[in-house]
Amino acid sequence: MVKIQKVYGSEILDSRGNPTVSATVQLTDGSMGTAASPSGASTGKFEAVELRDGDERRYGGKGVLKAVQNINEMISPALENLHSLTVREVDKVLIKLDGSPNKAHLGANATLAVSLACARAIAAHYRMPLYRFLGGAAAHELPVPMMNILNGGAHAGNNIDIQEFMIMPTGAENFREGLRWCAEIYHTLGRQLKKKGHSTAVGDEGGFAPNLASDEEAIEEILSAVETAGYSGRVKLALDAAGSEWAENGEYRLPKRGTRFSSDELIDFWEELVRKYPIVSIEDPLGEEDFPAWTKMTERLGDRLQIVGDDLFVTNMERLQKGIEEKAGNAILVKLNQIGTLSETLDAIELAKKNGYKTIVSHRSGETEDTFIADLAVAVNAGQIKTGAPCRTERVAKYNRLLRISEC
Ligand SMILES: O=C(O)[C@@H](CO)OP(=O)(O)O
Ligand SMILES: [Mg+2]
Repeated sequence: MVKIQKVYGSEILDSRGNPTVSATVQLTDGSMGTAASPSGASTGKFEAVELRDGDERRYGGKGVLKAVQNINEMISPALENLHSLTVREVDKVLIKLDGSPNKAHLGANATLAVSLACARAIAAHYRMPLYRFLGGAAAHELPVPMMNILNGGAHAGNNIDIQEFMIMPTGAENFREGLRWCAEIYHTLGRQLKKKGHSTAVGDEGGFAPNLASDEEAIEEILSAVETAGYSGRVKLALDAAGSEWAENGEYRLPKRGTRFSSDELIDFWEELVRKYPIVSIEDPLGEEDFPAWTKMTERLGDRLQIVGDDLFVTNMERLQKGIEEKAGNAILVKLNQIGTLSETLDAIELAKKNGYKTIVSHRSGETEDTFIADLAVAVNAGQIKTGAPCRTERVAKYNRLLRISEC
């Protein structure tokens, strides 16, 4: 029977030039898989722990040699003795070996890289494309892109509070067409900003980061680009407020706008924005600890708006279960490294779907060339993918993988 022969980790760079963890798994039949962990900037408080060395002499303390060492010295020997080879078995070993509630011992960056590399190696063993191995015969749906084309918040050094302004080609016939519309709108927006004398520098995920007067002006600019490109009515808007970043002493302070809102006032603000603009989805409109306000907002706007928990749910079954019970939000953002194993991610997706929550598979602002999330989105028929602008190769790699899958 085929077994794991070798697991090894290494330190590589992410798209911000910070170190991250890569793992390679080799099976006894020669099948191999490699995967890398991404890394967030606006990370939720309840995410699994990303282990960093803290040694200021290397990468300003951001090195991941400890996590790599954990792979080579602890995870590798534990997995090499495994008798049955399934991703779930592998993840069970990782979870048990870690022993903490949040992967603080081994590091979620270590466990995730190994978990995903194992999935790839096993898929290679069965000679199956990754999405087919993960999703079986049921995998059939290409996701609608939620493409970030304008950045603010923690992802950009401009004066816009909302972190991500995204376009969704909801009227497109298929993935290829939708992606083309989005890329055309992105380029139109770039030309438009340049013409008006704005900067066309980009944020971490490739969205433009101009110094506009307000979040509303950012929306107006995008809508104008959508119209010029010829897609009015067929492309909708999605926002990621990253509202946890604004939470301060039981209130919300939008630092760039210089306004303070109570939870209720912030919900009013969203209601007004949704009334004015074709916004179909808002992620983290409120803070990660403000469950009651999430429930209120879902009650008020949930029938006309996708309300997405990112920092709120952190791809964690327990937090999602709490959200389901309290009717907080109606969709979950799925980020593998928030929880640290593939199986736990699949379980969160299943729980969401069973309870009528929409799912969006997502990248992190710090990414690598790894395209695992493209396969995952198709495998679970997530319906939506959030993976940045079409001008940074680490994001484009995911779109290109989806284009190739669409041709299978
Ligand atoms: O908030 C988010 O949804 C993500 C990805 O866009 O950002 P980060 O990876 O910095 O948490
Ligand atoms: Mg988010």
